[in-house]
Amino acid sequence: MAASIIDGKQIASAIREEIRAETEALKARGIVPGLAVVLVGDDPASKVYVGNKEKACQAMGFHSEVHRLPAETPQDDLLALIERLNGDPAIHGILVQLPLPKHIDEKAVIDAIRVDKDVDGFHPVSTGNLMIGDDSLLPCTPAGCIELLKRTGIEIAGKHAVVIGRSNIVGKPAAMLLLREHATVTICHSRTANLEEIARQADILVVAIGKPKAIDARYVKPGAVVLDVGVNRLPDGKLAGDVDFESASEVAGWITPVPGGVGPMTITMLLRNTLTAAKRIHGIG
Ligand SMILES: Nc1nc2c(c(=O)[nH]1)N[C@@H](CN(C=O)c1ccc(C(=O)N[C@@H](CCC(=O)O)C(=O)O)cc1)CN2
Repeated sequence: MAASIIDGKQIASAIREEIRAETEALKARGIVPGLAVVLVGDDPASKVYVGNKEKACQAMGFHSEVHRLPAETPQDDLLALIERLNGDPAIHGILVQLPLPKHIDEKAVIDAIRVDKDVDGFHPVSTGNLMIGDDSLLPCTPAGCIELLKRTGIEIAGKHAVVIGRSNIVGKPAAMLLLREHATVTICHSRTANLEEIARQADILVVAIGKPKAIDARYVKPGAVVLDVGVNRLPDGKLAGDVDFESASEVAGWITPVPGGVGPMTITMLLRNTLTAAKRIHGIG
């Protein structure tokens, strides 16, 4: 194996210590950061992620609420809950776990969240702010990717970053954040012609396509940095990324594993966004 591992667990844990120190300082001023997570339905992976978010908040000393609603919850009931949380002074961050059941319009739900409590960074105003470089709460997984690069000492400015995947929650915001860090950015997707050839030009390759082990050594330039955002459950119960780790790590210079790479950063960035939201709502920082 040629590549060095980017250890997301270790980096996430260092950031959590920074968040802990800031949280203690905030609590000394009588402000307890509060996060409300809303889960609709029984998706097994979502249940695990929401449980992990709850545990992370509790471990950080945040106020934590999880609203678990049945799969058949009418959209209006969900919107009414969000409206209540928007006005709740103990809540600084609101997150609706995705995916939602099919009868619920995801956009209507995200639009209903108060922008200054939008700790997922998915609201159209947050997205617009990201585009124009204004200070908004950043989507957690893409923000985690940038932290991994910076804290590993990887230069972003002037590099060619190729993002494979154009989802609103990972691919597009990851591309915007890399651009903000002065990378030259190419976004690829399912209809990109010559994907292999374009990916092989990347100094930084971010893969977020939701297809297990789809990207192997043929797509990686020797020495490139590979960030694997995929978390796919295989039929044998094991987790795999979107990158074929065995193959790609023979060629890459740096690579994130799955599990233990980008994944642990997602909840850490959520904690950081909740802390930031609490400070801003109280006019601090
Ligand atoms: N409202 C949101 N919904 C979803 C988001 C999101 O950011 N906001 N992202 C994903 C799921 N997700 C958080 O919700 C998430 C995914 C993966 C991990 C993680 O820690 N992965 C670990 C492996 C965990 C395991 O064993 O299953 C890793 O990669 O090391 C955390 C959070 C979709 N929905």
